[in-house]
Amino acid sequence: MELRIRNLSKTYANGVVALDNVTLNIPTGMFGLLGPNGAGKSTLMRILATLQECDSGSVFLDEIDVLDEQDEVRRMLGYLPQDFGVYPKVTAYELLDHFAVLKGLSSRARRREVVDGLLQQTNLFEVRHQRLGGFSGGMRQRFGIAQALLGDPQLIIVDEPTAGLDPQERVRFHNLLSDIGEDKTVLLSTHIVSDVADLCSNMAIINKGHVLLCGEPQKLIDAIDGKIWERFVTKAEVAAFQTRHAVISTRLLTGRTLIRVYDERDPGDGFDPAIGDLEDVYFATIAGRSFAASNC
Ligand SMILES: Nc1ncnc2c1ncn2[C@@H]1O[C@H](COP(=O)(O)OP(=O)(O)OP(=O)(O)O)[C@@H](O)[C@H]1O
Repeated sequence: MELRIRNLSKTYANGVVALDNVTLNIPTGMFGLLGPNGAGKSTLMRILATLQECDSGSVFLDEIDVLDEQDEVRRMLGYLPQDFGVYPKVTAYELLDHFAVLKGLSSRARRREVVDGLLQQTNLFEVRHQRLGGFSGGMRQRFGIAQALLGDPQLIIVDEPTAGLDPQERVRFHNLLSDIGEDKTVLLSTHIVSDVADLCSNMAIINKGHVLLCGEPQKLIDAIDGKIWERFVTKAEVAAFQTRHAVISTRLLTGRTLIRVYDERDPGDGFDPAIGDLEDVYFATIAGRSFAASNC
């Protein structure tokens, strides 16, 4: 299914403009919404999940008016919120079974089939009789996906699901999401560039309530080809380089400081050409370097 967001705006009562005229097309597959903390990602996710109202704009999921036909949307939707809490004293099986009852699965036999299937899909079947309080962060997030998949939703929204996961769990979680994303619309919000690089066929970068850039990750990387340059500097030199060049990132590499700049021409000053990656796309965009025509 395709999600079409048009001119969506939301200002909180305290005057914070969380979303400012956001327009996006989200096709079937994995879509990454990338942005720093406070960019407006959770606000957008909650509006799409029918949990919060916007001030203006429209959202359609194929023919369904998301802002108007909430019951219809909820039947199609799975949602893993950023702060997904579990009841620590119940087991994974018990809680998923309970959620399944709430989703309207009244037949006990059918419920068992669905719950077992989801626990298997999320690799939690072996630990289904353990209490959720003893689950690791990664197991809890996989449980969060299991509950989001109840009712076979066509649109799945996951809000910053990999924050705090160790590298192994992140890979596991990525594999799970990419299986789901094969035939569903999965909207993944994150501030972690590699989540999007590894998983998403389409993406957008959002900051301060604005969509700054969107497209296919590889095309966006191609658009910065030949425009990223790097060199090592001492810590004391960083500030001076920042005034002379459009520095998009400073990283410590084996104890030395590597700076990368965005420049359409050779910046001189001892810089070497570098191969651009999605992180460069992200940092250059957030730093206000507009290099590709946004066609959201
Ligand atoms: N209920 C609220 N009342 C007032 N301001 C809010 C509220 N919720 C969020 N905000 C503000 O709106 C802006 C966008 O917040 P939002 O949570 O949507 O961003 P985010 O990209 O999800 O960031 P994070 O990853 O930190 O959650 C922020 O400046 C935030 O402080």
